[in-house]
Amino acid sequence: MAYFPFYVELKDVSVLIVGGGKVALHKVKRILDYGPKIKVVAKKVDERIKNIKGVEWEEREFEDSDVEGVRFVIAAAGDEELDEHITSLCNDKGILINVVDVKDKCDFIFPSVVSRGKLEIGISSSGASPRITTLLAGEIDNILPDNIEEILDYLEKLRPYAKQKISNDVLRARFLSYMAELTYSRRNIPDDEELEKILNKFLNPIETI
Ligand SMILES: C[C@@]1(CC(=O)O)c2cc3[nH]c(cc4nc(cc5[nH]c(cc(n2)[C@H]1CCC(=O)O)[C@@](C)(CC(=O)O)[C@@H]5CCC(=O)O)C(CC(=O)O)=C4CCC(=O)O)c(CCC(=O)O)c3CC(=O)O
Ligand SMILES: NC(=O)C1=CN([C@@H]2O[C@H](COP(=O)(O)OP(=O)(O)OC[C@H]3O[C@@H](n4cnc5c(N)ncnc54)[C@H](O)[C@@H]3O)[C@@H](O)[C@H]2O)C=CC1
Repeated sequence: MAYFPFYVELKDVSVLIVGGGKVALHKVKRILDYGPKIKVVAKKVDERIKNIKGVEWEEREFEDSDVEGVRFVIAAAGDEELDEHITSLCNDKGILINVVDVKDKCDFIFPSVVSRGKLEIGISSSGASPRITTLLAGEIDNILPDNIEEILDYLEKLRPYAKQKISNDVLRARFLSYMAELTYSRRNIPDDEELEKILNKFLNPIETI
């Protein structure tokens, strides 16, 4: 069965990574910008991980107490016995775990991501082929409007504006949908004069015919 794509708040959330090699480094980089508190525990921690500001690390064997107070665990040591042990520990405590080399032990998996400001497109094959998800991410990136960030920032600001100007819920939803379709299809945002005209059309549909 496929995995469901929840979008998760990582800001200030404790994440433990067991293993400090190439894959651990990659996973650190993937989540770092989302603001989690990352702790890496491994017998040997890659220098590149040690040099990342804000990442806590300890060079030693994993201890069961490492998972205390942690929300997510990423097991990236590539040690089958250790994977098994951490997985059962996390399952008992209800902590979500990602075992990088055993898909069947993953409560959550990393998607390929196309990221443009507030837009986050996650693509997953549920482990069938991570390479395919990377290729698809490249294709999706190519078809996005260059100014999609600007468009989304504009539409976000329009929400409180619409709330203030249009009290009717159905009409407001129609207006916001119309503005999203307009800006996306034209690849640009209207100036204040045009916005006012459109708003008036929604508020006084009969008068403007
Ligand atoms: C289940 C999952 C668990 C998890 O890690 O969350 C998992 C598992 C495994 N990956 C393996 C190998 C590779 N992984 C990649 C790349 C990525 N792997 C990612 C995610 C995931 N990998 C999760 C499922 C994602 C999904 O399908 O939805 C991406 C999307 C996200 C990220 O990690 O950032 C990232 C692309 C990032 C981008 O788009 O930029 C490449 C390609 C490459 O490196 O170019 C290869 C080599 C080619 C190949 O094997 O296909 C192996 C075999 C290990 C071995 O054989 O030793 C396993 C183990 C297994 O299959 O059980
Ligand atoms: N999910 C994914 O995207 C991918 C997963 N993998 C898998 O990820 C695993 C890790 O790969 P790499 O980072 O390249 O390996 P690596 O050899 O560079 O790093 C392994 C790390 O785990 C630590 N470690 C090993 N046993 C330990 C133990 N018992 N206690 C504490 N620390 C321990 C080592 O000190 C080292 O820091 C491999 O099994 C590999 O097959 C590989 C490619 C992609």
